[in-house]
Amino acid sequence: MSQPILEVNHLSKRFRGLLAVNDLSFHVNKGEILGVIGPNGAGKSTTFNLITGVYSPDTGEVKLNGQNITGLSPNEICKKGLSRTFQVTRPFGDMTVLQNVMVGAFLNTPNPRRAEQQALEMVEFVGLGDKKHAVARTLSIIDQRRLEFARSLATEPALLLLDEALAGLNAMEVEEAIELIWKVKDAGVTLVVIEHVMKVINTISNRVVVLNFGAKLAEGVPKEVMNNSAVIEAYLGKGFAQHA
Ligand SMILES: Nc1ncnc2c1ncn2[C@@H]1O[C@H](COP(=O)(O)OP(=O)(O)OP(=O)(O)O)[C@@H](O)[C@H]1O
Repeated sequence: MSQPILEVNHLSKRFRGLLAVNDLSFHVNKGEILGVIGPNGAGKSTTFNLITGVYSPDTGEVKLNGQNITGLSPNEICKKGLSRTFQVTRPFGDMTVLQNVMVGAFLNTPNPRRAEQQALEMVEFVGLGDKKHAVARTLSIIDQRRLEFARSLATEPALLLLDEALAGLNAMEVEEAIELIWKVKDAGVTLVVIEHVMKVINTISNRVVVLNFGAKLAEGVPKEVMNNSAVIEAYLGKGFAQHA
């Protein structure tokens, strides 16, 4: 088997008394979509923040293509090919769609013309071509999500982490966003997806990792994981049935 694109080994992070991530290990294979699920407060976003250099872990290491990236800054990690979107989108509201995406492109090139060309390609790729000169804060929620994708993709990631990229979308928009995720995957990008809607996880993930109280509760193909009694118990009373 080829080397995983991402390896997370024995990662832990404590916030004062709270162990938010607890001796967590998992890997991501090249070309797959890995779903990460778990009840509220399970440690999903903290795990993303540890992987992307926003936080330093107390213990453990993160390897990208076999290279230890633990402790590097978010910028350095992004330059190595690992990008992410945020749970709450953070566009530069007064800038245009194209200018926002150029911010991502500038990470890889200091050349404005090259950055603009790359940003234009990404804006088209996500379906915002006709809105490239729109001011970001005027976009609908689905278009803000598209913009967030374009901005991340402009950094040319090999691995993209999506933190609840579908939150706040209606059923039709969720379908559109899933189409976009497939398209990103088909373009050769590996994805790790935090998502609360089980139907989405079932549809798009090759494998799923379940977190609970910061630790790994289960791992496997979606069907197996959804039928795992420990997983069902972790979700009981937290709306699992209504999402499933
Ligand atoms: N910067 C921080 N300082 C203190 N506690 C934090 C911090 N970030 C997260 N936590 C706590 O760590 C735990 C894990 O939070 P995290 O946001 O990683 O969970 P999550 O699984 O992403 O939750 P959700 O699904 O609600 O987004 C929570 O109890 C949270 O309150």
